[in-house]
Amino acid sequence: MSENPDLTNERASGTFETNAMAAVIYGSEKFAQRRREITEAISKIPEFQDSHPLVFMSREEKISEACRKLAVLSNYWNSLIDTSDEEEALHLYREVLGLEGHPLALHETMFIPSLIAQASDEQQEKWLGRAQRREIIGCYAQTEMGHGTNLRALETTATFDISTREFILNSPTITSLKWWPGALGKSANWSIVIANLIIKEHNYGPHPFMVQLRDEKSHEPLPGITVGDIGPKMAFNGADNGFLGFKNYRIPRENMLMRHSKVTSDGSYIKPPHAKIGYSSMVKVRSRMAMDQGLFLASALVIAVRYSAVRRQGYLEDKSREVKVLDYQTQQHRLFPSIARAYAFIFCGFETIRLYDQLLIDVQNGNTSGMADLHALTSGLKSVVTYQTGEGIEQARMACGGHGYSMASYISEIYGVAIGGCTYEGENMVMLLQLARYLVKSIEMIQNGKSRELGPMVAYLAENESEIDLNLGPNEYLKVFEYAARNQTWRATEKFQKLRNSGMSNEEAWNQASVELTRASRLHTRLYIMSTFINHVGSIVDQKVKGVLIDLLNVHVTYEVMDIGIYVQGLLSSNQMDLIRNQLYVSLETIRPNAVSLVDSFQISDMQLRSVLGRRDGNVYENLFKWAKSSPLNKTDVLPSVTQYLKPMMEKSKL
Ligand SMILES: CC/C=C\C/C=C\C/C=C\C/C=C\C/C=C\C/C=C\CCCCC(=O)SCCNC(=O)CCNC(=O)[C@H](O)C(C)(C)COP(=O)(O)OP(=O)(O)OC[C@H]1O[C@@H](n2cnc3c(N)ncnc32)[C@H](O)[C@@H]1OP(=O)(O)O
Ligand SMILES: Cc1cc2nc3c(=O)[nH]c(=O)nc-3n(C[C@H](O)[C@H](O)[C@H](O)COP(=O)(O)OP(=O)(O)OC[C@H]3O[C@@H](n4cnc5c(N)ncnc54)[C@H](O)[C@@H]3O)c2cc1C
Repeated sequence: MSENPDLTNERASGTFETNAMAAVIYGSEKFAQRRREITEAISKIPEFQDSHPLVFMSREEKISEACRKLAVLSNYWNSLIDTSDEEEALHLYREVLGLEGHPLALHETMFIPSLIAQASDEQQEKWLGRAQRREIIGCYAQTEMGHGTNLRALETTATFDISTREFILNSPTITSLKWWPGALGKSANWSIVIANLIIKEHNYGPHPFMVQLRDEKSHEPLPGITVGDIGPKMAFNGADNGFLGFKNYRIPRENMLMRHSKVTSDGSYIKPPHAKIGYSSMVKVRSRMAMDQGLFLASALVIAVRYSAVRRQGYLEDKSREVKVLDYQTQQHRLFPSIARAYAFIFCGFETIRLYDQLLIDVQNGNTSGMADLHALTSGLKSVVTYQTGEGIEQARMACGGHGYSMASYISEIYGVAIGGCTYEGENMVMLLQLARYLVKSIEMIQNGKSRELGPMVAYLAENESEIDLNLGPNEYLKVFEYAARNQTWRATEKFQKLRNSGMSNEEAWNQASVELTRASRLHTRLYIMSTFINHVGSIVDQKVKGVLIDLLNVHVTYEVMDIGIYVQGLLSSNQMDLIRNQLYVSLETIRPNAVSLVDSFQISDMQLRSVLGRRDGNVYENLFKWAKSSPLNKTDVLPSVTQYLKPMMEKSKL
């Protein structure tokens, strides 16, 4: 069937090449091209297609379907991608497995990275190759039923037995059961387990251990291990998140990951070079989250924008034909600022992934000085992008009206997966408060006359801006944001200090200032996102692409400043706010002809999108009908439930 002419016209009105934009989104022409080649190659392999729509499958069927595809994937892995390239691997996974989770997700995202960052050279020699070849499947078991956030309160113990030179693992209480780890339930046979290291009755706190859970031949749990699936979740139902308990389960001393902390055979403990070095796998995932969430948001927007260009409802001036709903200003206001955010998040993602890779090298060379900065940055960024992504996806769903609520749109699945990110890798409020600690310390440095020692990301806290040139360009908007973040950070810090100075304990003062502190963290992070977006656009060479991205940046900066209006009341007059509001409306109109091309540029395939509404060809209605007809409920005209219950009830009512 040919393309819906409404989409053809939209594509014709675009002022730039989508391949050129994809090269900017994905960091290079080479990688954008590789993505297309991988997608093309996969589309020719019938075994990678869903056996039937995932949304009609039970959880067991989803997991089985994911495993089937993983097995097929293992036959093609080396021929489809450069296996040393993480981004190619991730693209391949996304295309084939989609976003509902699968039994290798944690193996790739946390198990292997933990071995790389935490295992000694000898340990890597023993396990890393096996893991990379997928001879073993691993997971990352840290969270317990009773504690996820407060790692210092984890209860699982690994007690060193000097006589046998083994660690004895135990789960002393019901709340100490490991709870949540992806792939633990049914798939993984090994795990990195985070447990309290105990030597001669001294607790050295949580440390990582490499633990075999299941027999490598029979896949049965090993004696001393209780393991299973935790049941259905809001989303991620292609993954078997699990529980795990230990009863006097022994592992050799060599199974504690000993790149940084060490226990010698006589039971001596050697401290790591930085107390939080064992948290590096979490920082690794957090540093990826801006990119991953940007792509979740992008997926929802591809669906909503394409659908809005083929959905016609109501009239503007021309009463002879209904308009595309994308022409309504309210629809544009709902969707276009999110397009800008998706671009901004992806640009930030590239930056934080690069920063993590550099930090990993530095730490391996003994330099841990960058850890605090990256921890603070990624803590704030993961919190802001997950929250705003959730908001943007939900708006995209509503922008699709009734059909958005159907699983045919697939938006609810994207939403469920994306907002998991508000919780996993550190609950958002908790992570905002981690960044707040860093911001408060920065203010204290200024108060102590050490402004010159501030890092580049917080140097603005020491500046003083009270007037803004009304000839607003992106850099002036940045100044507005700096003003808001600086004011809020000072206000929150001063509130905390005042409470503390009034005699309150440090902890209670912190608690009573914490809402204000999280607000400071959000503003600081949004400032970072904006400045990364501005810098990125400044570096683009292709003039047509740059022109459209400047338009998109204008949507971003005006929308973001309007959104934080309450924090800039002391800086901007109501006339200035009106001016910005009008600039936003103008920028929505400016971006309108490029809306479809901007979402096409994400180059997310139909196979990955799984959305009837978001199809590239725009043939929504005929496929919606086809999709509904494929519902298992439509296999027969009369359901047994009707015969068994409703018919007798109706008959009885007739009497
Ligand atoms: C090749 C690859 C190919 C393919 C990949 C394949 C498939 C993937 C497919 C798709 C991917 C797509 C998308 C992703 C989708 C899905 C991913 C699926 C699931 C996600 C998995 C989620 C896994 C988890 O959730 S694991 C568990 C995570 N848990 C947490 O995050 C716990 C949160 N809590 C903490 O981190 C800590 O407890 C705390 C930081 C909050 C507090 O710690 P602690 O009490 O020890 O410290 P404090 O007293 O608060 O602070 C003391 C000082 O320490 C500083 N600090 C803390 N942390 C760090 C750190 N990390 N680095 C540096 N410094 C740190 C803190 O700042 C304090 O400093 P100060 O100076 O004293 O103020
Ligand atoms: C989809 C998914 C996948 C996961 N995968 C894994 C995995 O593979 N491996 C793994 O180990 N874990 C995994 N987890 C667990 C996850 O990391 C934790 O659930 C997460 O870190 C939050 O911890 P919690 O559940 O203890 O929340 P809680 O800390 O109990 O949060 C409850 C509330 O308390 C608040 N709160 C808690 N502490 C504070 C504080 N100090 N200050 C202010 N407010 C506070 C929070 O903000 C929140 O509002 C996964 C979770 C999900 C949802």
